This record gives sequence, C-alpha cells and structure tokens, in this order.
Amino acid sequence: MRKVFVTGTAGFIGFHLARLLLNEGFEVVGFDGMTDYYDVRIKERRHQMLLQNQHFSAHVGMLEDFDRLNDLMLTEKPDVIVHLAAQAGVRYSLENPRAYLDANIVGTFNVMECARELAVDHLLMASTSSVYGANDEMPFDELERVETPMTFYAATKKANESMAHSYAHLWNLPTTMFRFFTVYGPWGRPDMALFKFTKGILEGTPIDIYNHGEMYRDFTYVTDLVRGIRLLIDAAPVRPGSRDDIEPGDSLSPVAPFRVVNIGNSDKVKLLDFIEAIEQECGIEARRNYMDMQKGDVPATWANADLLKRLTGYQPQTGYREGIRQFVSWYREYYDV
Ligand SMILES: C[C@H]1O[C@H](OP(=O)(O)OP(=O)(O)OC[C@H]2O[C@@H](n3cnc4c(=O)[nH]c(N)nc43)[C@H](O)[C@@H]2O)[C@@H](O)[C@@H](O)C1=O
Repeated sequence: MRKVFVTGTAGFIGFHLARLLLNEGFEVVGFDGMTDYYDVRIKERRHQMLLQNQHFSAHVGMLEDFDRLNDLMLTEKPDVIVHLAAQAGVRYSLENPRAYLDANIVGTFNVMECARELAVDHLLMASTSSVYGANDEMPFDELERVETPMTFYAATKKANESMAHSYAHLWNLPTTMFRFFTVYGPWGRPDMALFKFTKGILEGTPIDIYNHGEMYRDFTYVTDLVRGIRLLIDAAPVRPGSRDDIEPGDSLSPVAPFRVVNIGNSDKVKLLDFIEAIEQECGIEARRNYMDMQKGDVPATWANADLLKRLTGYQPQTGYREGIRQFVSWYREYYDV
C-alpha cells in the first residue's frame, strides 16, 4: 500500500483529499497545526471523521517546527507528500501578513527539505489562482506571466512556486503545484463567501456585496478538486531532455521535473447569481448591503483547465447550483438549522 503524507488534513481540502485517498486504499499520515484562524471545532470534527479509518493517523504540529515535522517524516517515510497546510484567505493577509510569512514561506521550505531528504516519488503542493493577480486576459492559463500579485497571500504562494522549482531542478525532485480556483462545498471554511452568505441568509443578518456585485469567480466543487489532485499524484513530471520535448500548452519546466496546473471548473460565475442560488436553496431572500471593491480583491477569476484534462483525462464538472445544494444541506445538518 502506498503511503501519502498530507499536511492540512484538518483543513477543508486536506480533509476531503484524505477521505478520498483512504477510500482508494492508500495509507494517509495527516499533519495539521490546528491553528485558530477559524473555529477549531470543525477542524477537530474533520480529524475525528478521518480517524474512523485505521489507515489514517493524525499528528498535530506546526509546519514552522522543522524538528517535529522532520522526525515524523523520517519515521513514516511516505512515498508521496501532498502539502496543503497554509495560512489561506485573501483578505486576512492585509491584517496579519506575518502569519503568511511563517506558515507559507518557512513552513513550505520545511516541507521541501523533508521531501528532498526522503527523495519522495512526487511532491505536490498548493498554490492559488490568486497568483494571476492583475492579469485580465481570460481564461487564465499556466503559461502566462504572473508578476502582479495583489496581496501578500498571493505573493507567498508565487514565492512557493519559485522555491519549489529550484528544489525540483537541484535535487531532481518531481514536483507539481496546483493553482486552485475558489474551492467550495460541504465542510467548507467559515471565512469563505459561501459559508458567510449561507449563515447570514439563514440567520436573517445582512450580507455585504462587494464591488456592487460586479465580481466573478470560477467556483470549484471540492469533490471535483480532490479527484484532480488524486489523479495528478500519478502524473509526476519528468525532466525533459530538451525544450523540444515539451508539448505546446504544457507548463513543464525546461530544466526541472516541475509543473504548475490549474484546477478549476472553467466557468465564470457572477457572484450575484451565486448568491441567488443560495437564496433559492435556503428559501429565504438575503438582506443585501452593497459595498465598494475590497482592497486586494480581484474582480474575476476563470481557469483554463486544459492542462489538467490533458494530464489526467479528467475535468471538474459540478455546476454551482448542485454544489450549493450539497453545501446548504450539509450546513443545515451540521448546525442543526
Ligand atoms: C483561490 C482562492 O480562493 C479563496 O479566495 P476568494 O476567491 O476570495 O474566495 P471567497 O470565497 O472568500 O470569495 C469569493 C467571492 O466572494 C466575495 N466575498 C468574500 N467574502 C465576502 C463577503 O463577506 N461578502 C461579500 N459580499 N462578498 C464576499 C469575494 O470578494 C469573492 O469575489 C481563498 O480561500 C484563497 O485561499 C484562495 O486561494
């Protein structure tokens, strides 16, 4: 049985990925800092659910604590590492940039050091569509320049991509970085739009509408997203012999077994339509509070997911109405409302 070390298993995406890998017969070693950026109880519940499977083990520790992380890695000797733990969130990075520096830069460096030492078969790590920053040519594809991060969060993820490329090159470490597009679904993060809107609508409190509703996101359903990750585990990049070996449209580096891959639904949804679907699902109209654009926010994201399709044969497919239906149903059951 192959062993996968997953960081961030008490988090939203890590939880779903671990569940999928366990269902497929992998052994999963989970590592999570249980930070209190949002309600820790939901993180504990996610770990409790995973622990029902005997092939899952949960370890609590901070990425910044290299000795702890490294000791565990050396004991477990995973075949593959999927690094999802991070300080996430676009807007919080204006309030507390240091949390991003510590978790995303130092923490990711520590994971890379472990991966190098163990010479794992494949290191896969999370980046974000936020690295596309001020780019306005849509849909976003992996080959375009990403030189205009609009928040420090995006800057740390962009830095992670560069850091990882250097290690892939120097140590021949097969590395894939995912650029996620606004992921949503059951067990979602309480700081994200869908959670906040659903809560506000069900409780009858006003919800803020940024940029007067002129916002677009490529909302990606979490079950689709982790299916993409699962398939990419088996698609480790191989260092090309020369530039001519790289297929057009592939982000493979000419000098390293390294690539970045968008995982998105390839559908640009207007935020007002998204909110309307939540209202319909809840059977309650939202009290709307129109506001200006928030500092650091980007008006639109939209993924070109051709590379994911080419590498895995898979393409996310859940529409936002279905995804919202699943989320609201989970939310009502979880909070008993
Ligand atoms: C890929 C990326 O994905 C996530 O970032 P995000 O796209 O900003 O996701 P979200 O669910 O927070 O926002 C979606 C949309 O909804 C708007 N929005 C939010 N919060 C309120 C809110 O409270 N009110 C209103 N009106 N709009 C809101 C917001 O302006 C945006 O148009 C991160 O988790 C991040 O970790 C990441 O990497």
